[in-house]
Amino acid sequence: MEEAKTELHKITRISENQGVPVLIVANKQDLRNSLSPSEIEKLLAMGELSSSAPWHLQPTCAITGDGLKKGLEKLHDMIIKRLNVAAEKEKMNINTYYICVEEVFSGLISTNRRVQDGQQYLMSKCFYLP
Ligand SMILES: Nc1nc2c(ncn2[C@@H]2O[C@H](COP(=O)(O)OP(=O)(O)OP(=O)(O)O)[C@@H](O)[C@H]2O)c(=O)[nH]1
Repeated sequence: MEEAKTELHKITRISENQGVPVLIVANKQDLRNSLSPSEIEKLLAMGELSSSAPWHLQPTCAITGDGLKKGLEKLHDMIIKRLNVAAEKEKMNINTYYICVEEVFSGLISTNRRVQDGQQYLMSKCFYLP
């Protein structure tokens, strides 16, 4: 478990893995001596994972198939949520840009609006256009 914990935390810290959903499958839950999901959560220090890494710990029994579908559904949900967040961010950028451009051309630049550096630069250039 110590090795699994080290690897898990190492993987989720890599920059390109930021925000990538993690599904932990706690298999063999039908066996009397198997670790419970809460024990696994504690031993893997799941609570210490970066807040940007969504995770789900799914108890399963591969013999009966219990929990397998639910685990995959949870993984699917996390992936969709991540895609929606990315799409929302993109939409916000486009909206902010649109507001800036509109204000530039109406001559109403509000300095207290939060704009991104690139857009700020674009605004300063656009403002002096004839
Ligand atoms: N009781 C029970 N046995 C399982 C379960 N999943 C797998 N096994 C059995 O565990 C044995 C090893 O399973 P595998 O997953 O193929 O092998 P492995 O991952 O190399 O080995 P393990 O570290 O033992 O999981 C096989 O006999 C499986 O039938 C389960 O959920 N419950």
